[in-house]
Amino acid sequence: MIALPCEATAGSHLLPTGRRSSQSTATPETFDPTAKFERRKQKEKEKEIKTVMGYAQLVIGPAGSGKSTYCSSLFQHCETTGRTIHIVNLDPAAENFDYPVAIDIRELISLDDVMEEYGLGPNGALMFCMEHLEENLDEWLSEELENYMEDDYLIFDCPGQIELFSHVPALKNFVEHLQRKNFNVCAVYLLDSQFITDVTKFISGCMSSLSAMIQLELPHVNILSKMDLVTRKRDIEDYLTPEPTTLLSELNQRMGPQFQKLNKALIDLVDEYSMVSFVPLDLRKESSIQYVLSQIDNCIQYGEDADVKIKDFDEDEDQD
Ligand SMILES: Nc1nc2c(ncn2[C@@H]2O[C@H](COP(=O)(O)OP(=O)(O)OP(=O)(O)O)[C@@H](O)[C@H]2O)c(=O)[nH]1
Repeated sequence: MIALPCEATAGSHLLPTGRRSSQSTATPETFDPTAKFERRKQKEKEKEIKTVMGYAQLVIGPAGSGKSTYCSSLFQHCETTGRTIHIVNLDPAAENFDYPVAIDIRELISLDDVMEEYGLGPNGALMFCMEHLEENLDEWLSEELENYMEDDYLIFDCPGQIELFSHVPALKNFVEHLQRKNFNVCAVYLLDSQFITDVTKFISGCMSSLSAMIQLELPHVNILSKMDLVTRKRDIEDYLTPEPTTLLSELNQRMGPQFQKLNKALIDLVDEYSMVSFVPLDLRKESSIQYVLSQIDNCIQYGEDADVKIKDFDEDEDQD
């Protein structure tokens, strides 16, 4: 999708009524055609829409939340629907992939090499690798991205270390680099539905997602993964789009009276950032994957101009 700058309409100077500006009844003190033309040009410049080079999902979330499985299922879904996506591995510790890897950070740096060379543990080595990536954005990443063309859609499968999307700047700088290359990027935050067993865990999940939202400053979609493992759907439904007042009363019931003010502040925060919204994802159902994808596409304005061909899936065909 390429948005072209508005066509310049210099010379016509039409007033809202359709009269030429020379016919204006404005007094000589107030009417200055040159200034008006300049103002108009300035406005058109401001309205000029940036040319979009590509689209990207940054798949983040705690370790084991299902990021790689999501990427692989998305790849299969897109293959079935005749849509092309490219998956990028950003985890230097990853070993096996269920999807074809389009770009692989391990070609730049390998976790094992760093651990061996610098005597670091897995976590320290991972941070080292991400900082190395950050230092090589112009060299390595830019070169890799040259293989992709306008309108290409990239999915970045990220490592699960929580510090990467809370305070370590490597991922933030990575995202800014993508944006400089004119990628429309959306953060896709996965939270394991198995983790949400009560309101305190739900709030803790929201806080972790919120810190990613604040750190990355991206359009953000929250996904509740592994819905196939949820046996009592009703328990989890309460957390998909819950009422802030219900959450607060549940929190107050579970915690001592000294926490009431804190509980109120937390719920207000979650509510203010519109965080109380998770899209459930059941990978057994094509309709569920398609719905999640459409939510993300909407966030990054993918397909607004393009004629995307997506097969219709009948919900009845999906297993329950
Ligand atoms: N039943 C079920 N299991 C899942 C689903 N998604 C992931 N898993 C399992 O959860 C485990 C972790 O999944 P991954 O996709 O490796 O999670 P990840 O977030 O990429 O993990 P890290 O790379 O460690 O950050 C694996 O054993 C998956 O098979 C799902 O939707 N349903």
